[in-house]
Amino acid sequence: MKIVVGSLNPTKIDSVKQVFTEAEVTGVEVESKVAAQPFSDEETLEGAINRARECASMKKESLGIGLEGGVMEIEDDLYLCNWGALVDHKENVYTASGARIPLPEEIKKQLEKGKELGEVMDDYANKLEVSKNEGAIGVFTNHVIQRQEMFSHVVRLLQGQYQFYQNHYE
Ligand SMILES: O=P(O)(O)OP(=O)(O)OP(=O)(O)OC[C@H]1O[C@@H](n2cnc3c(O)ncnc32)[C@H](O)[C@@H]1O
Ligand SMILES: [Mg+2]
Repeated sequence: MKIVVGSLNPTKIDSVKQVFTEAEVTGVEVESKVAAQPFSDEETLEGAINRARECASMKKESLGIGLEGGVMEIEDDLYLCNWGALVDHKENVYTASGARIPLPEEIKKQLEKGKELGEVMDDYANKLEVSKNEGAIGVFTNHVIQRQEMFSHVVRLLQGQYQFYQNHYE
């Protein structure tokens, strides 16, 4: 099985490799066609689907996977939200979301000024490329859950649904 992942971010590509262990997995840069910093579940999901669709259309018979990170508001709190989409060669679309945690007020304020979370997190943690490593979820869970593990869970939810519908409807 061949899988194209719509990102060059190693946390995303590795999360797919970790789940689809038998597959040939490659990452390509594609457009999410949403804002660099999505601000709702709807926008984040749309970005994931756009990435997956483009990937699926690139190589015949391969699966496309899109993983998109964003934030969304509940009451006055801003939560991390992540969405994944898998598109097969028949253009069936499977979707799943990841675990979410609230972000501290100071992070929320920076995002409301129009900054991207990746950049804000690097400043906050005084590190380079947090988004390609533990992620905001890693920082704010004391590294108990890292970005790759969170994405792996999303990818397992996609894999399981894909298998279920293959077995029952194909
Ligand atoms: O190259 P791509 O695939 O675009 O990977 P990315 O790291 O930019 O990730 P997203 O576009 O999916 O995420 C949108 C923005 O939110 C940031 N982001 C999302 N989740 C994050 C996390 O857990 N930790 C740090 N930054 C995160 C990310 O760096 C972007 O600025
Ligand atoms: Mg991005």
